[in-house]
Amino acid sequence: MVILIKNIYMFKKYYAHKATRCLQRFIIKHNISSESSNKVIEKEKIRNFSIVAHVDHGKSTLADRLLELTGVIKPGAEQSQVLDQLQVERERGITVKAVTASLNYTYENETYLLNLIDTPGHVDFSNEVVRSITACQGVILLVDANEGVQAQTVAVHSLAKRNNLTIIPTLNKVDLPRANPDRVKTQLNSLFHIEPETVLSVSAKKGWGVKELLEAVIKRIPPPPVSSDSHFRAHIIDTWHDKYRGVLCLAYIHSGNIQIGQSVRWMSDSKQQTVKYLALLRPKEEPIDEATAGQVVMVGCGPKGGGSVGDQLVSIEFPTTEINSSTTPVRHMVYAGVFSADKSQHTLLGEAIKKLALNDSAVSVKPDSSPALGQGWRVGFLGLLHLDVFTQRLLQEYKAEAILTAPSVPYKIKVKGAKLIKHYKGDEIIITNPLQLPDPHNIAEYYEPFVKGTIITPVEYIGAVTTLCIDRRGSPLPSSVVDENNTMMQFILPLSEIVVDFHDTLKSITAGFASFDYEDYGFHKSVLVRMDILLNGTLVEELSTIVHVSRLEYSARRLTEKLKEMIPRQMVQIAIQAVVSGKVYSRETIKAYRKDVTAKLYGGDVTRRKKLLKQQAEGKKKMRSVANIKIPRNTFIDVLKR
Ligand SMILES: Nc1nc2c(ncn2[C@@H]2O[C@H](COP(=O)(O)OP(=O)(O)OP(=O)(O)O)[C@@H](O)[C@H]2O)c(=O)[nH]1
Repeated sequence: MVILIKNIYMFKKYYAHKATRCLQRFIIKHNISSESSNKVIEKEKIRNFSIVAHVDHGKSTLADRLLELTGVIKPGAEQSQVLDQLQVERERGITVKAVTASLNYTYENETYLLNLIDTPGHVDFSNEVVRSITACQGVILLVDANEGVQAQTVAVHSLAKRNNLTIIPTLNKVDLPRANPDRVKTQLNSLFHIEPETVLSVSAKKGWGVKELLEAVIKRIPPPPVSSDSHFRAHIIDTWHDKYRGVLCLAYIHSGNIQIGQSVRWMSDSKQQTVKYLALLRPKEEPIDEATAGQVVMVGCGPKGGGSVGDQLVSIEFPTTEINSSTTPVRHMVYAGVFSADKSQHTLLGEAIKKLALNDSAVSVKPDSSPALGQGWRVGFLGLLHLDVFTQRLLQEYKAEAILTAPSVPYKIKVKGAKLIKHYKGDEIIITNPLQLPDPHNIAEYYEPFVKGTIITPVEYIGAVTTLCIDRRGSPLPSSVVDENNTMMQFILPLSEIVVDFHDTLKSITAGFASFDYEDYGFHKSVLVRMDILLNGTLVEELSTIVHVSRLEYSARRLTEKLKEMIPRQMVQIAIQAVVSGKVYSRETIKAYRKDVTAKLYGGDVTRRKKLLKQQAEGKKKMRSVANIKIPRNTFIDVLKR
């Protein structure tokens, strides 16, 4: 019965989609639409641009105004931040996924196709910005006129510069009483040499200056440098999974044209496929029959179709020798083990991870296993917020609950006799799980990942920020003046020292005024050891960590104390030991205890007693058993927090 209902539902959905397409084709064929949206547009009338900025400087609000101005949504529509479509984005009020909207705008009697990409601001989603920028010729660099230039402003500005994009510097929130556009223009000039007269001012909230900004996009950003006369070639900037249509891709067309029914092939595996779906995203899908060089369109090749971010889709005739892949591999900042909360959910979680990873190209997924948690996956993320958002999306979008082990940054080692070590090839190995670390005798050199951190702070906090960074093993680089009240400081910092709580500590010591961003600074030589945790003499693999020798005693003490707080007292005494190469660096003991939850009940109703025992049994289910010791599930991840 259930299968029958499901089939009827799928059948209806499939034909509803087909009917919409037929209707739209009819409209195009008979030129019923007054807009030129479905005609193949000449490249001079195309502008591909992105909005980039520091967190909360108003990108999504500005995108709303641009959608209103181009007639996509009605002014004053109930829903705000329309392009933040994920539940996690609405709940957290942050953008985590870049979204495209193709907009039509008539300027001086000519209709332009403007492809807008709204990007996230948080550093953990910077991969989305990098990915989006590959399809753009220009960016709106948005800066809050009250807060001024912040750390991510510096990062996105240099990214735009590196990609030779036209930058439209724009001040937002000029409606705020404390907005100080002149001060921010001075900052832009001193840091980026931007001339004050080229800076536009808007209030995304009130809609002030938005029309002028849109026209500046048309005037200042060049059309895409593409040719529609050669063979078809597009590169994929996003992918997602559709229940009925398989993998759908967002593609930027570099050359030629693409049509429904056309035969194409993927550069990665030369697989030949037929284009089944083609649409503009406005941001809702609008099916089209044909698209041309310079456009950003949705392409699908049916349920068996492929596609992954960075891959290229080309026409059958396209010469293979002409392709040069431009994608730079993602450097993952943290790795964690992901396991199903319940063994029966393993397959469901596996499917969910596969589908979500298709939509979140920044994660890397490899099989993993753990004695306490069973079969799972080792997943690489760009930071802890990324990890958090990924698990929340698994639950919200795929109803898959996951347990995560303590996250760890990747390390690199050079082994002495590579051939002597089982499973390892070559003499340099990237370690994503502390348990992979070979015997210290076999290791010639250790390397740990470093980042170049940029901090913009009011001058009165320079001392506190320096102390914090030095305490985290940072080395200072020369600083720059932002204006008379603010300075830009830079430090080379070990990634392991900033990944957990650096940002929160920085905010608290600067009364929330400092902002922080970082970029990869590669692996550098270090002195590291693997620290294991033993519970009553049994190794708990999930709690092993790699630490810098200068942090050894501190980390050992902190970890054992934290575990003492987190593991509930049990019927046996528990000895917690932090051990390095057989030597114990710290020890805590949890005394034996038998909890009788019904002890406080004197007589009374039997149902009350049963209820208490049931609650206790449910609590126990959430525990993981290691050497007969019950460890609460969240211990594995929470223990790392300072
Ligand atoms: N007063 C005022 N508030 C604004 C303006 N533009 C945006 N805001 C507010 O600033 C906050 C952040 O706006 P968003 O549009 O979510 O910022 P964002 O840059 O997209 O944020 P992330 O995607 O998380 O980086 C919201 O509360 C907006 O209402 C403006 O022009 N004036």
